[in-house]
Amino acid sequence: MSGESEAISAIRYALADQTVRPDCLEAFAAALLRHHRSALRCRDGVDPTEWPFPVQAIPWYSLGFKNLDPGRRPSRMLDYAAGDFFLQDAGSMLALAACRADVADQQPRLICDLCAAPGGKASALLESIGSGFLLANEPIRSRVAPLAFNLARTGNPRYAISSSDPDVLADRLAGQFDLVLVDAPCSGQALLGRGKQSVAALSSRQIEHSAGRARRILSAAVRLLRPGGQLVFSTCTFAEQENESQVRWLLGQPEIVSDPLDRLLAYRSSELDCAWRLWPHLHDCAGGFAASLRVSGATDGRHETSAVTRSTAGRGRRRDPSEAIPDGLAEWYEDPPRRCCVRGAVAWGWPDDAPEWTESVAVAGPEIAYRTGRTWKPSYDAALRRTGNMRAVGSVDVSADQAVLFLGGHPIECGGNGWCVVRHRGRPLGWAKVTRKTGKNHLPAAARMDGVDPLTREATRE
Ligand SMILES: C[S@@+](CC[C@H](N)C(=O)[O-])C[C@H]1O[C@@H](n2cnc3c(N)ncnc32)[C@H](O)[C@@H]1O
Repeated sequence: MSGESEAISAIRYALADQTVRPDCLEAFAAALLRHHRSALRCRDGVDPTEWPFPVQAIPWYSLGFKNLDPGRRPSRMLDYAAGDFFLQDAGSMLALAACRADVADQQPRLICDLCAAPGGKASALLESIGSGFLLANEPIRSRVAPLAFNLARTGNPRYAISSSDPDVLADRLAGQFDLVLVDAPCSGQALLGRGKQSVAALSSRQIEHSAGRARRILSAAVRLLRPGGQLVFSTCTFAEQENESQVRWLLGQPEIVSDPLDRLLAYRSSELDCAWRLWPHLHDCAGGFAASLRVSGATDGRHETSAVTRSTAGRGRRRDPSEAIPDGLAEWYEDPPRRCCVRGAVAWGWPDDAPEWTESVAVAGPEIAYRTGRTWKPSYDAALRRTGNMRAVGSVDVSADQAVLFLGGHPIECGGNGWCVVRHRGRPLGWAKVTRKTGKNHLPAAARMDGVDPLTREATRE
């Protein structure tokens, strides 16, 4: 308890000269230390009224919902395992709103998420990509695996993962993107309530260090944008120096203009028309900051040729004959990708119209096969395709009880023969290899869930 009051004093001291109003400091500090439960960000087309708990819509993001039943843990639900929704703080959805990731039917966009791991926002961008393409960049290699897992969960192959310093990426892909998201590494003050940050996040040293790093990332982001392209900058911290100051600095550059968005008017940051804030004591979430700017020139996203088409000199690219493409692709997939890339023990497959530079920057992508010894097997990622090409040839739809068993990593009784995607109510869960009515489980360890209750449709992650 005394630790908490010390933390509250530290917060009041550190942020008193920032943008927190003096009469709100007390309430802000207390709310900042509270653990705010994750919200549900649902896949477009999923009906949240079908969930077995009451929900409340999140006002700033149309695909975001709060679970109003504290006794329910959505992360235990079969629907979660089946990819119907993603769990993240509602504060993160501010940046997604600025990116219009909940808007269907937009022009195809070439998007770069420059600081992408673990992929909370990148997966939302990918779910909304339509016929566009996402480059998710994460310079820290050890963070690429969780990013890859979260992007695979979307079932959409229109992405590549790079792991480059933003400056190096900007040298290679200058002027390419319609939208660049910089969800900057920051002092992370909004994470205090989750115990993921200490009060060191409030120190001026930490704030200055983070602000300097973010400024370098933002400079690279500007170079990555095409004329007219949109830069969305977000943080999960409250320090003015890491937020509005950066926006003012960007606006001081001749080619950058502000991009006010009507939909976020209610959250406008005091003196800027293109920056928004959520507060833990006002908006029932951990809080967040987002801003939207544009590189001047051209039109706002309605350029004549779509970004993806502009950069697809590699359309229908013939494979390098030296690449050992796994046998069996045609057996597993209805319309196997023609654009394959084998690196070591994995093969990735992109749509024909992926940008020409895809293979040259990718350290990971939509995996279609992996090798154990000399044998190639179909990848989990590819089992999760919902639409478009590369859907599995074989598939079996199973009951909730069988789905529960399958998610626990167990073999199941089912029809079919050979490699089959196991589905529950049409939603893909993973591969089973079926012989004599028994499906051998090929779910990767990271995707397994234990202790599913088929009546309540709840499960526990291992
Ligand atoms: C706030 S997190 C991003 C969270 C992510 N956008 C999400 O929604 O799941 C910031 C990320 O930036 C990465 N990062 C660290 N230094 C970086 C740099 N110099 N350039 C780009 N990204 C960096 C971190 O490793 C971290 O994964």
